[in-house]
Amino acid sequence: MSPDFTPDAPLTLALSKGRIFEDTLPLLEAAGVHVTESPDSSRKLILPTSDPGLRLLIVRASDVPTYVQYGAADFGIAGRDVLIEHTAQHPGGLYQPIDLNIARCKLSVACRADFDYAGAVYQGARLRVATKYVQAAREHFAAKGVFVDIIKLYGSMELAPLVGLSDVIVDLVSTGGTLRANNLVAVEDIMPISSRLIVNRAALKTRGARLQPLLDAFERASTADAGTA
Ligand SMILES: Nc1ncnc2c1ncn2[C@@H]1O[C@H](COP(=O)(O)OP(=O)(O)OP(=O)(O)O)[C@@H](O)[C@H]1O
Ligand SMILES: O=P(O)(O)OC[C@H]1O[C@H](OP(=O)(O)OP(=O)(O)O)[C@H](O)[C@@H]1O
Repeated sequence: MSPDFTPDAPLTLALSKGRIFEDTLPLLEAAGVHVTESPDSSRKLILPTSDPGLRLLIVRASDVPTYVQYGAADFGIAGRDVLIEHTAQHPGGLYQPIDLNIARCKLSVACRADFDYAGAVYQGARLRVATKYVQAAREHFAAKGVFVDIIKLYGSMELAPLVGLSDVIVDLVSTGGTLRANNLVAVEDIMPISSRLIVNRAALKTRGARLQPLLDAFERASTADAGTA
């Protein structure tokens, strides 16, 4: 079955459960949309909303851009981290109109407290970097002129320096609690991260009139939030 771009089909918003879902609820409320079921208590992957013309798709965070790019969802919400990795493989496929200022954290370099990161960089050592964020890490170290071997992981990056898999990790840091719990320290910030609205380009053309009021409401609500954050 191909994506349904007919003007009357319900709009479909793809997002991940957990922090992005929780942070999106107030934005939907600001647009007058209520969500009565939670993906934490329901096993449903397609959630209805109070607006019969809008439904939610619950997918893995890193799969959101794929659903939107192929038109299985009209729009979606994804972290800047996820979008950098996706765009490296699929340049130009997604329209990214709004930074929603939700799920905010930093992408950082971290290592064991006893690893001399500044010294290793100064001496031109080749660094082993464990990360899920291969593209962002590669670009960061290339810009610094540091040679790296990137080791791709899918989670629990904090373990890698503890067991000798890598010298450093590139991971998301918010409170710093996960680093502290594993005796790691952040040694360099790479970029601030927040989640963005992404829109399928065909949907924007064929269903722009229905999408635009939602995009406008999200933008107003996220700008207001950013002001109070
Ligand atoms: N500790 C954090 N604080 C704030 N935002 C975060 C934090 N960790 C991740 N994020 C942001 O939230 C997004 C979703 O994170 P989440 O943990 O739900 O998915 P994930 O486990 O990273 O992805 P996947 O399920 O695809 O492996 C991330 O892409 C990032 O932009
Ligand atoms: O600085 P902190 O507040 O401790 O947050 C950082 C942690 O948050 C993210 O993991 P997450 O909680 O999403 O777990 P997951 O990667 O296993 O999904 C990230 O990968 C770090 O491990």
